[in-house]
Amino acid sequence: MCPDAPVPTRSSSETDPATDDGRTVLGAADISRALRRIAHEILEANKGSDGLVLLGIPSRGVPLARRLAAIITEFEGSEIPVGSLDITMYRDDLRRQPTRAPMPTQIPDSGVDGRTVVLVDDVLYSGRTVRAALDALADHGRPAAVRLAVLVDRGHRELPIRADHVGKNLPTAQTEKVRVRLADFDEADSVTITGGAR
Ligand SMILES: O=P(O)(O)OC[C@H]1O[C@H](OP(=O)(O)OP(=O)(O)O)[C@H](O)[C@@H]1O
Ligand SMILES: O=c1cc[nH]c(=O)[nH]1
Repeated sequence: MCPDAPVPTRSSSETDPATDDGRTVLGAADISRALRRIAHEILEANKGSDGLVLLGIPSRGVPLARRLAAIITEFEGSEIPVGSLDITMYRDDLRRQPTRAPMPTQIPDSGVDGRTVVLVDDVLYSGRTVRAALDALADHGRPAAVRLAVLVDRGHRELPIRADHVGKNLPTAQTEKVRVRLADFDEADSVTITGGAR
């Protein structure tokens, strides 16, 4: 290549040959920015951090909830109760799918009664996971309000459920699959789309 030629750069919306796993739509910096914006939105909607409880839906909703809690603590200086809410036994397809191993549910000592609970998940699609989470949550108390924060809303809802805080609205075909990777589980943070017609 001529030394003066511009160095080719790859935008975060192009195929990532390193993983050869579809189109990368969010990189680590995009995810970080999205989470910081969501943290601001949560604080604005709640008029501060009082009474907030963040519950991540396993698996990747849990590290996302922890990251959001840490960002809110950074902004406000106060610790935010954070935990996890497993939905396995509340799924509406239990009779159709092989049973999955339940994941941990950890409700913070504050409990959820009278609190504003923010459910956190990586992807919102049909809405059935969130429906199950609302049922699971009801077994732990009666929050004053329940909000939903997701990193990606890919559309195709099958239930009347919407997110209050969305990192990225991603129009997708139903044949596509959105995959969220987080350094907590995976090699690095990314969101990719695979499948579907190109
Ligand atoms: O809106 P829905 O149609 O319910 O889809 C969204 C859910 O699907 C994925 O979870 P999955 O069941 O694949 O398990 P995982 O979290 O362990 O990846 C994702 O993490 C959401 O929880
Ligand atoms: O594409 C999808 C659909 C449901 N859940 C995901 O994580 N990705």
